[in-house]
Amino acid sequence: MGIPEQFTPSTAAGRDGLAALLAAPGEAVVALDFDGTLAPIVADPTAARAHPRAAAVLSALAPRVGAVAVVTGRPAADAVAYGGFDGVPGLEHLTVLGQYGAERWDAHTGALTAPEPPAGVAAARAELPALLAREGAPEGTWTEDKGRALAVHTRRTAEPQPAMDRLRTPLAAFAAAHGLVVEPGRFVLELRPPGVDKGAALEGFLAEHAARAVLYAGDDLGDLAAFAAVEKRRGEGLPGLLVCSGPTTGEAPVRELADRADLVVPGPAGLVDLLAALAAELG
Ligand SMILES: O=P(O)(O)OC[C@H]1O[C@H](O[C@H]2O[C@H](CO)[C@@H](O)[C@H](O)[C@H]2O)[C@H](O)[C@@H](O)[C@@H]1O
Repeated sequence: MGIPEQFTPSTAAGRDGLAALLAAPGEAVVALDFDGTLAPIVADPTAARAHPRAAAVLSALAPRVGAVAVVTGRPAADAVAYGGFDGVPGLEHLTVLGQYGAERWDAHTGALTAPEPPAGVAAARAELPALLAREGAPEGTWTEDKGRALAVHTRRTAEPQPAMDRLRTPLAAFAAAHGLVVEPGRFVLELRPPGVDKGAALEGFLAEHAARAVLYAGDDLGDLAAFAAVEKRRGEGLPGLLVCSGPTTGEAPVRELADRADLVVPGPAGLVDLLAALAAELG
């Protein structure tokens, strides 16, 4: 049958990665970001949900490959709930690596590992509203409390980019004072503990499954660490395919991610089509 033309990677490394996945799917890892990749971007982060076909397509693909993981900045429990991943036939072995790898949920046990946040998060939580008021955070600025991280969103302000630019420097200083780092994303500045990123999370998952090929898909700056991990492992001989989920909201793509990707798909709908094509090809 063959993979449709529109999913042919633009690079030789990407074509090698795809070929390796198709040749030995049982030894391949498929790892996917959540927001912007599996779930369309929406104004209210609590209203984000996986693309309507995502769970069904994943449940068709997962039994045909070595392992599937969702690697996300979300708390693992939120990604499981918003993704509708729990109890889906075919997703019995799905893993969700949440909060950039600090948290983990495994479908086959139902176990959630979510370590206690460092003390700096509680202090930042208490002081953040005053800091935002002092720095003139515009109306619509909203803080998502993720337990071990605080994400300051500007998407719902009148001018999201200027609002984010205005808050970037003061939030960086504020984070540092509390032993945290700023993780920038799509109209969000997240204050989170250092020491974990999606690259380390992905590398650990690849080692755990003795992966012989990897596909990683993401859409945002936080996915660059995972891209770097795949690039590093490709240099060591592990074939890999890097997929960028391009924005469908009218905002500019994350240039560096698009430039480093082997394949750019049009948002979650495009990614779901790619995953469906893989599942069909693997029969
Ligand atoms: O690693 P991800 O799964 O991509 O999560 C990154 C952040 O995604 C969420 O924010 C983004 O999606 C929202 C819902 O579509 C959108 O409103 C916001 O502008 C985006 O930045 C999430 O709210 C964060 O906690 C995640 O860290």
